[in-house]
Amino acid sequence: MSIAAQDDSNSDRGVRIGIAVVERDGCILVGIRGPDQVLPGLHEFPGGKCHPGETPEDCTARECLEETGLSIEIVDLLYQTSHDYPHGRVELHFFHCRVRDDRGGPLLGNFTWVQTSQLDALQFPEANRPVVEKLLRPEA
Ligand SMILES: Nc1nc2c([nH]c(=O)n2[C@@H]2O[C@H](COP(=O)(O)OP(=O)(O)OP(=O)(O)O)[C@@H](O)[C@H]2O)c(=O)[nH]1
Repeated sequence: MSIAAQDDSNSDRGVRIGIAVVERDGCILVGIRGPDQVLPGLHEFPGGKCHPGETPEDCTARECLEETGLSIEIVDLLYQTSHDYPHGRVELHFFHCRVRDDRGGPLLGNFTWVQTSQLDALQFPEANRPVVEKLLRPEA
């Protein structure tokens, strides 16, 4: 059975999370985690916990729309890992995404477009490191 078809949104690999790495014109969509969230103040890609029965892909598109107002489509799986944070274990699915319907309106929340080459200067959660590396050095 594929990971996407499983229905255990909280397995021993951790709480399943879908994350959107949305790329447009050499930029990536980035926000800052709020004071009431875990890992407050760190930068983040849009994303969140999968609902029961929801695939990581569907979760990623839903969370991105809810958090940023942008409708996206999944391009491919960029990176997948389980990570132990002090707040618990998460199974992270990072998807490379593109904008589906760019109406050019304002983004919701504190999300902005950041040049891919500038990602290194931002502070992301620990588990994002390999993803940022891949974005900075796609040929490696
Ligand atoms: N959204 C997001 N979460 C990330 C990233 N990297 C990373 O390790 N995470 C982790 O993935 C988990 C996502 O949880 P969340 O709290 O944002 O999810 P949510 O919005 O569904 O939760 P909530 O509605 O309960 O606040 C957290 O443990 C967070 O630390 C990232 O780039 N974006």
